[in-house]
Amino acid sequence: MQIRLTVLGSRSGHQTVPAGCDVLVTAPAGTPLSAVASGLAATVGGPDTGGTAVLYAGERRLDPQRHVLGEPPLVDGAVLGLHGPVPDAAPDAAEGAQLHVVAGPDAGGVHLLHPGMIRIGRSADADVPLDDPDVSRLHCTVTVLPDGRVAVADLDSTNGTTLDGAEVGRRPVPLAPGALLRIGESTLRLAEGAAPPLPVVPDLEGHLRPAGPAFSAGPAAPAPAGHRTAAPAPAQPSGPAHPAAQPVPAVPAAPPAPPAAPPAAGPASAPRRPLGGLGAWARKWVRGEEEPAEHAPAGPPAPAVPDADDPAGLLLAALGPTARLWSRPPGRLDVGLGAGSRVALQDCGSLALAGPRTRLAGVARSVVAQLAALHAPAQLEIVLISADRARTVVQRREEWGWLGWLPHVRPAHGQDCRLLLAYDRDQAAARTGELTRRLGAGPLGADWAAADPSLVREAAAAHTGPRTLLVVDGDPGTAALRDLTGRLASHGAAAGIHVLVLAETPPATPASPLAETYEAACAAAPAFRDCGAAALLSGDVATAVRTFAIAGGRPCPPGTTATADAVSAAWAERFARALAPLKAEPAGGKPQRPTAAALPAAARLLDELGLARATPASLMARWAEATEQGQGVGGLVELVLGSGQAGPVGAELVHDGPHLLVTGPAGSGRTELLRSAAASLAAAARPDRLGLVLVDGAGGERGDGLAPAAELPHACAHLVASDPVRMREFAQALGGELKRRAELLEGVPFAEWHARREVSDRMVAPRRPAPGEQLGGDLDPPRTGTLRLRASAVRTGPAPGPGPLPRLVVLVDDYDALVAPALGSAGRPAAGSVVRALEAVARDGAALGVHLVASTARPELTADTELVRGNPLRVELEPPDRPGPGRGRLHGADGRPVPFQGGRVTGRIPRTATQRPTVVPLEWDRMGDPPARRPVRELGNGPTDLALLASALDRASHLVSAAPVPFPAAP
Ligand SMILES: Nc1ncnc2c1ncn2[C@@H]1O[C@H](COP(=O)(O)OP(=O)(O)OP(=O)(O)O)[C@@H](O)[C@H]1O
Repeated sequence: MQIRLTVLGSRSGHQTVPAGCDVLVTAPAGTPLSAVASGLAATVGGPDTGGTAVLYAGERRLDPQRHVLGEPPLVDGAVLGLHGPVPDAAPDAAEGAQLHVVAGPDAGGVHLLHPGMIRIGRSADADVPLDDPDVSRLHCTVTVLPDGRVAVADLDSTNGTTLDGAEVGRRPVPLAPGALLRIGESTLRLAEGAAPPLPVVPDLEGHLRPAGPAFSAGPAAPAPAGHRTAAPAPAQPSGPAHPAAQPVPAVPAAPPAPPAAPPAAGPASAPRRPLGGLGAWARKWVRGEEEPAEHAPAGPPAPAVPDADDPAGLLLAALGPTARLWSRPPGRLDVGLGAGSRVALQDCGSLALAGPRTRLAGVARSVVAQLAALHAPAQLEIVLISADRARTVVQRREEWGWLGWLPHVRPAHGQDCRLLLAYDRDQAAARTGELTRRLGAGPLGADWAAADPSLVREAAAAHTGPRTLLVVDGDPGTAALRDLTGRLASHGAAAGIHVLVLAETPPATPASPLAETYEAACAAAPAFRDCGAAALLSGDVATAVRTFAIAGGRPCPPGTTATADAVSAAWAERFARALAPLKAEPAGGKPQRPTAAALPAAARLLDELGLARATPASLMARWAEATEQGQGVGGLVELVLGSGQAGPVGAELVHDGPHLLVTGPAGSGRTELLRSAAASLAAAARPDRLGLVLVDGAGGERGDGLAPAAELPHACAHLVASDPVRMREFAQALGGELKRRAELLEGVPFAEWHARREVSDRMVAPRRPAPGEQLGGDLDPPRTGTLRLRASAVRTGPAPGPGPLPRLVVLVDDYDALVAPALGSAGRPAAGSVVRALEAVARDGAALGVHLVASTARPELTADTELVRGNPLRVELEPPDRPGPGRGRLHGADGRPVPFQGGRVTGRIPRTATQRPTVVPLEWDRMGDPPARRPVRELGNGPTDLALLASALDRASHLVSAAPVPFPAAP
């Protein structure tokens, strides 16, 4: 498991914000914080003194033993404070009255209101500071009155305060929820509480899965229209004031603006036909969609209202998370640039944005955040190319650091990197290569770059799959990259690729008219010209945005002008971190596995069993659950074979069996499949309720393939068919066991016998061996180990036992080698006796609670056996070359074959499951490199998954005092 955390050091001296370090923590899931606490402290220069590192998440002091890596709050993106609470840790979406900064150059702020007065202004001393040049230092006040009503008053500001268009003076006037307060270029709104957060389910590997329609069954409907600001209501008490909290991460609001001019022409899909007056038109433009007529106010032109998906609302959607998160239909990629200006990427393809760096960055953050908030990572991936050497890599990394936390930048389509980021030319070449390959495989074909614009539009309109937003900040650096990013901007939409090109320029002002600024932008970022729409930040302080179409590389003014919406770096960081741990299931699918997916090339049995970390506790919980579900003695026999298209594939032998036959050519993975079957059987039932008998039918040089499974505490015998003496003993023991069972059951079916016994519970218990007493002397483990009893069977003491008849599963590898032993093979003289005993199991086992799971490489040799005649469940493994060993089909009772990839169980334990926990500083600018090539999947010569499971099972069975099944049973 890997999670990314940020550690803040202790505040020292005059520092107001402590230095922090982003780290990558690799540890087995379930590792307590204590294992990495000193490592975390060391990254910020804390004392490397193990136990003394005290860590906080938010305000909360963490218990290093009880808090576990990968479980909340220690999930991806978490911020930890060393030796003190995290400064400015804001309460998450809280109840009570809130002031939202919904539009403007410093938008997105969510401020909880407390009783009493707060001051809003440009000054850092303001309670709600706004980075808005048109806001006075202390501009206005908002007061929560003792009776809960809220009032607003102007503080003799230079540019004035308006409430839904009406001037506000020094005398306080009521501020109603939903009413729009304008100061400078900023728009604020009183909101009452946040939408309820969705429940989230931790996956214990550092991520959270929100519950809700948008997170499991595809995109939900867009946010209801009612969420948008409607006509002002008369002032009302806003409800009882809630004692309040600090301002939540302050994101400043927008400055007063000249009212946004109604759009004259637009690059996007916004409506162009005025309906019912200028005000209605403006509103409609803002919303980018039809609006019910009753919402259109008559009368004088109203200033544009903020966007429905305003930054404050999006931050709350991420912090919740609420149902609004990731709620947009996939193909709707329109973004708001400011009240009155929207651009629909699905129509214009790509968007070019230019302006002075600080404002440009704020607007770009706002655009990217809108898309990340409204589209799930499965629908929209985000790729960054920021390789322009006009700024240092440190500057670029700092500017885009926030983006790295978004789940949208994780490579989900096999890209060769850890995150879809490019801070240098090599990484940029890798990212553009990935995207151009996708274009080449799309509807335009290999010659995509030469396709006519009309073909691009056609293909773009028909595109239904996931989308990509490629952010190209400035000049990517080489002629080839300039060319490719330009072509991606002009043609990418054909394959769902949309480019956001950013160019640093002076603002467009009378001194620098639009045409000049446009050319400057094209020089700074060559792909600028290839976009379908452009937005230039304009005005003295660059707080306005002019948006227009680009056709044939030339600007098509006039377009629209609006106050630009921008968000601060702090806002973006908070927003992205809130999203970092979230994962959504792909539409309608099981976790991480779309139903139509191909089978995985490889599968790990423990993952399929949901036992990635096989601990005694998890196994005991599993057994207890099985018992609760009536799966005790005489219950079910559940085995898991591997991974199917929609989850684990397996069978239950009592109802679907009773027996299973595995066929497959040499090297197809028969032996591994039997080992997996044994492991999954053991994981599902206590060793006193289910015993395993293992038979390696080929013996000789084909060896003892089932030996690793003999480590399972359930394994009560293991025969390697190469010693005739041992083979005969085994046959006798097995035959004896069948006989004993038949006598005990007296013709009553196995499950029914147990049910009756449970009721009366007066059965004569079999003689149990005394402590230390050896069982079945004639089957003592010989030195050569051809047939041995498990030591644990031998040490069976007077443990509280299950009674005399647990289920027994006999697993036989290479049954064909027993049925038709090779001439001269060592076991040949006794093979017949073993086959007869196994045939008796095939014939009579079902009624006696004994099941047979056998493999054969040559089905023609085993065709004439009781096992095959009994029409068992069947698994057919494919030749190992397509696509590799373990690929097969399960033929169940309903005759429909179920394809699966066999779950490997003798693979080495994955590094992340065993590795000593490590903490390394995150190198954001290297995340776009190909991951290190060393084999990270498995430990070279460490223990196998099967050994891990066996030892955990052993410990678990001791803890529940489940003595393994004796075999053969005591006389
Ligand atoms: N599900 C699987 N995933 C990955 N590798 C597998 C899987 N099953 C088997 N293998 C690998 O394929 C090889 C052959 O597997 P195995 O010995 O189980 O096949 P077999 O059919 O029993 O072959 P043989 O004919 O030698 O008895 C081994 O190296 C094994 O590790």
